Amino acid sequence: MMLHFTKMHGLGNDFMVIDLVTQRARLDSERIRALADRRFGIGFDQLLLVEPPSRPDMDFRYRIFNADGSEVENCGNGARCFARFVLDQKLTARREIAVQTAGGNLLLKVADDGRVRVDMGAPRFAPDEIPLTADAQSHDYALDVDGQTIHLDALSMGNPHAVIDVASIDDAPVATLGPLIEAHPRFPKRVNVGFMEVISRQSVRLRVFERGVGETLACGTGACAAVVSGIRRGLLDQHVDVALPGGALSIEWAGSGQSVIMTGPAERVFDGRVVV
Ligand SMILES: N[C@H](CCC[C@H](N)C(=O)O)C(=O)O
Repeated sequence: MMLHFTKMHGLGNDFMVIDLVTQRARLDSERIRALADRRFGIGFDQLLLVEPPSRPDMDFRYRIFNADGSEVENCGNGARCFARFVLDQKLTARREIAVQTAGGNLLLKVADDGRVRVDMGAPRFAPDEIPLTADAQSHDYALDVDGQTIHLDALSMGNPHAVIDVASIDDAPVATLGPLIEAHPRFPKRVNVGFMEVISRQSVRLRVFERGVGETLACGTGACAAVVSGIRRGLLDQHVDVALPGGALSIEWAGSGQSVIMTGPAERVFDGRVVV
């Protein structure tokens, strides 16, 4: 069958977005992996499937699949592109959109300048909620990685994140340490791995080795996780600018139990049709 799709990105973290409100299709993980291949397929970091909600108080549900075909709980850059998409496709006229994801419900606000503000919900720190195998909750976990001890923070933004402080992201061991921590046995659902360089109390630089993808140009939930980690360790103030390789995000967190607020752009690249 033929499916219409839109290619989008949030700071270079790129998505294939499919409207399954007006189209019907089933995509298995093998097909998703093939579509994600940048040589033989469309190419994307994540696939976003837009569906009707399963609750009356929600406007939509959207499901997120990594390039390796794994379904994930949350996707920050994807949330902003989802909001742009449903407005562009006239699936809604609302500029304040409530959406269900596997990791929790999000509230999205589309501003006149096209930037999208996302209430990403509250971070979770309990090891069993990340999930992470640990004797007690901490913000400094010591992992044995190939015989070396790596210290990192870990938390959930609906999806699992590890945060490692580095002196400079330019020579951070993203390609070597990223995959070792992503697949570390103490993260039973694997993990997204952020490498954070603190510039000031209001500014950080960040690179992310994403679970099921590899290093991406930006990671919205990764930016949220890094800022939350920095704030709870006393390194950062409540409102932080995060510079990622693909561009900058604004992240705010007022502390324990509060939602993380992420604001940034969402860009449409092209529309297409694909045989599935
Ligand atoms: N790029 C996404 C994160 C996807 C996370 C995914 N790699 C996972 O397995 O959790 C973002 O902007 O938040």
